[in-house]
Amino acid sequence: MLNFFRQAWKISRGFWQSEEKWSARLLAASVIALQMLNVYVMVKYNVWQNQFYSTIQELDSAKFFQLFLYWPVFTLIFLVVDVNKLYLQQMLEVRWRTWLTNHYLQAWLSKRTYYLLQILDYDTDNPDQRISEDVRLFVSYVLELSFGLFRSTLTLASFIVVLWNLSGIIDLTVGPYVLSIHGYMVWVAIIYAVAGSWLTAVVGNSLIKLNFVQQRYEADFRFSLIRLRENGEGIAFYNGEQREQANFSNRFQLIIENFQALMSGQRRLSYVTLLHWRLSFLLPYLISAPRIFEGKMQLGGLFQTATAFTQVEQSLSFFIDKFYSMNEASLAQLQAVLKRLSSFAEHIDNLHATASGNSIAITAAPGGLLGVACLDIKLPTGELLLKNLELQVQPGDRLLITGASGSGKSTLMKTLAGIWPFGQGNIHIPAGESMLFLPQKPYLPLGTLREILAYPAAADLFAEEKLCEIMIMCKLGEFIDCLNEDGNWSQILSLGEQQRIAFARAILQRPQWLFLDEATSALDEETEMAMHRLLHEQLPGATIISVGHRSTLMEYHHRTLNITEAGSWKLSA
Ligand SMILES: Nc1ncnc2c1ncn2[C@@H]1O[C@H](COP(=O)(O)OP(=O)(O)OP(=O)(O)O)[C@@H](O)[C@H]1O
Repeated sequence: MLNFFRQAWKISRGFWQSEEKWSARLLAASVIALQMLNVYVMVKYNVWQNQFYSTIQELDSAKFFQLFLYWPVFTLIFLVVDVNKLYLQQMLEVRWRTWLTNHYLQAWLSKRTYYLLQILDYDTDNPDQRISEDVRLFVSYVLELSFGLFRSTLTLASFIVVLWNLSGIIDLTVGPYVLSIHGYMVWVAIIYAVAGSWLTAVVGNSLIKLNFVQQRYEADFRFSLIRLRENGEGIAFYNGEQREQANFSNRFQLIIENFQALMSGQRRLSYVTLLHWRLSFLLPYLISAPRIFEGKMQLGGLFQTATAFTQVEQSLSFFIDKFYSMNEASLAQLQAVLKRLSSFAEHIDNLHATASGNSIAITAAPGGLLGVACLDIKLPTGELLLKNLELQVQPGDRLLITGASGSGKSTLMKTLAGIWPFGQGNIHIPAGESMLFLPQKPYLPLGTLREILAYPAAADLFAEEKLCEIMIMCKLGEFIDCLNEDGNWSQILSLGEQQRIAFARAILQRPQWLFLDEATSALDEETEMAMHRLLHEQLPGATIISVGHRSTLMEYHHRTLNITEAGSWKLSA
């Protein structure tokens, strides 16, 4: 339990100590103040009930109508307090959620965590669900439970006093002894609630784990559906529908089996909670009966007792209901959400620890050179991919990296780009110079073709004439009319066209250093040559490092770095 609070505080701390802390504290204080007002008015209302119902027993119509006038006042206060309490709580919820979502988005995007999660195969942990769903649930559950806990404790404290005073003393005869019990109704309420709580804990215990697993199965199923959408073409070519269907069925089956276990658990739990709830209607009248028949209590007292008993029992039951309920904010739900958020944060910490356990030092140095010294590149498993690489690239140089498939050419490019952390050694990059990396499959963001061409810069940074001119150079002239059209361009454009978009981007951005990782693999030889010629003409001073298989590429490069088997390499002019 201590661990639970520690974890919850670890996630919450940031917001409550952030720049938003004063508005957050003010909102929380306002909600608490309204809750206190609500309980205070409830106690007053409870006393009023006694007087009001007693007028009926006494057949005192004048007093009845006089007391009746209080009713709209009470109703109005309850209405205003409850509605605004909810509104302020939701205001706090929105602020907290915004802050926490931004916090997780930053953690996901910073230090290329999103990419490391992918290459270290942590992507099955569904970071998207953590950020969109779990953050929302966490904030709403914590607020609902903590404000609920405060309200219940206050209600309990207030109405225990009321109920104690209404109970008086009851004498129990046990054999020859007479036992005088003070505040017996309070004891009945406590025993009743504690028994319910204990039974609920026993019966509902298994639901916590089942709930956690259920969320994960749902997310995994959703993830597999998204993969079908994203890889529709590949699957269609393979006629892979049956295999996909089998995969979906398996994942969905897990959801259903777990849900059936949840249903059985929930059914057992519902018997307990519903019986507990039903009994609570009758119980206060039953326990008041001795005092009524002894003539020590009137009709008003009976109603007042029933309300006070219900308040005591309900606020005690808050701890029960909020423990295992599956359908609303409950400790069980919160525990499951907390576990997922904490394990996400742990994964991020772990992978940063794994990444920083490696020590490829990248430093920006003056002199305009790219230098690689004593560089070992490894796989995440620690297996060596490239051994002791020594390399110097001068400004204006054109270096071609070759080697068999799987030898590590792309991984070397990723290492130079600073996104592959596994290995040791030193890389000096030229200080203050612009670098651009073009992968084999360019990333096309959602949006218009103009936005795609300008990416990652803003679309309005480049004039339309300039964009059109470069599109024509890159043999993309036929798409000029679609420049402002929104579309799923990564599905519409062929891979070759997408690669030419990447060349257009390079010419627009005019980097001093350009890295091409099989960036022309989908082009025919003639177009490939045309693209390299274009780079020569448009970026004459740029240094170019390319990865490629075709020997014709040699024409546009001065030197070759060949990666041979078992991590060795050879540099030739
Ligand atoms: N995230 C990863 N986890 C484990 N192994 C990886 C990972 N990424 C790459 N590898 C392995 O590293 C090796 C080198 O991959 P890389 O993509 O650099 O090869 P390449 O020379 O560019 O190949 P190709 O010419 O086929 O594109 C491959 O054996 C690949 O399986």
